[in-house]
Amino acid sequence: MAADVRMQRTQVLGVKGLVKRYGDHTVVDDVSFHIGAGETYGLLGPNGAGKTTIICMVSGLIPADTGSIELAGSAMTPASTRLKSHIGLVPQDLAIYPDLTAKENLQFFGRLQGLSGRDLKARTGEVLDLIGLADRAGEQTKKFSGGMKRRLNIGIGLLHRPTLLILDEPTVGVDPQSRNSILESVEALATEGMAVLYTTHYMEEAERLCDRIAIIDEGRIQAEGTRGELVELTGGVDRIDLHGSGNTGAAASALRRLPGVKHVDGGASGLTLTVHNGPGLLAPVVAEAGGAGMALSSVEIVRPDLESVFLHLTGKALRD
Ligand SMILES: Nc1ncnc2c1ncn2[C@@H]1O[C@H](COP(=O)(O)OP(=O)(O)OP(=O)(O)O)[C@@H](O)[C@H]1O
Repeated sequence: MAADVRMQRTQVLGVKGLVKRYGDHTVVDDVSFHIGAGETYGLLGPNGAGKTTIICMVSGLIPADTGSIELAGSAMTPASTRLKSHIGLVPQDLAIYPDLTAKENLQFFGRLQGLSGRDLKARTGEVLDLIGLADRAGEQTKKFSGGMKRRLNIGIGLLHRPTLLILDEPTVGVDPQSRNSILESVEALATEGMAVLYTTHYMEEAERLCDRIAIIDEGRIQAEGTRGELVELTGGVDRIDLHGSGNTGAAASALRRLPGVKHVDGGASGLTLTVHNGPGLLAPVVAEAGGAGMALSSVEIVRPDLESVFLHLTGKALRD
């Protein structure tokens, strides 16, 4: 089904064989991906993986050493001035005026982007709704929280109705509540049919927002796909943690014979099982452990996530 959805989307961005070197350091190494209209695509990787460098090349801010970038059907290079109007770039650093209100900031940047009159007024209102700041539109932004400033920064990138919105780690350094409102704003963009390129080193954000995700490390895409496809790379196995006391040795032996159980480890406070289809096996596992004399105090299914995928592919934790 995912493949069918992908085929129906019009391609907005196509990146092929992108390479960037600084001296003898290859910072971006043969990177290829594409994004369709209405799709949110994530670049997930640790600091220094090369995400910002990819964004800078895609936006035409720096040239690629080799490779090609096609945006809305045309080749993108630093000289493609008109083509750049298809992009809304939201950098990590804030670019808003503290003494102006949220609305005034949007109007100022809207004029710079060529909007005027009724169109500017209407678009300012739409964007304020989209970023959830309509009720604070008349306040000077110096009174805003970090998260509200970030949302306004995103709004500025959206004003000229870009075909592709690029967000570079938009939640770094904001508190959890503000982070959630930023993520809600990004989710709302899908309803605008915009293609979104989203970089992050937070796997929860990639999982929540992105239709497809590229796992990137040391300048290379290590794997790409939907969350489900990426998780399959780990072998698609779940973990069941059984906590309790009693005859754990007999329970371990019985569970090893249960079809679908790949591995059983014994610990001080219980057993850890590696299984196919954790939710499906839960009931027989509990019955078998109880029948063998183990007194269970709690049971937990741990499903693989993108952190497990990153570890599987690179041998490192995402937040090392
Ligand atoms: N102009 C430059 N000259 C030399 N090295 C650079 C330059 N720009 C980036 N790099 C190096 O390229 C690598 C990738 O940096 P990049 O900023 O693209 O990573 P990132 O994944 O965006 O991480 P971060 O979130 O920390 O910015 C890093 O090792 C960085 O030091």
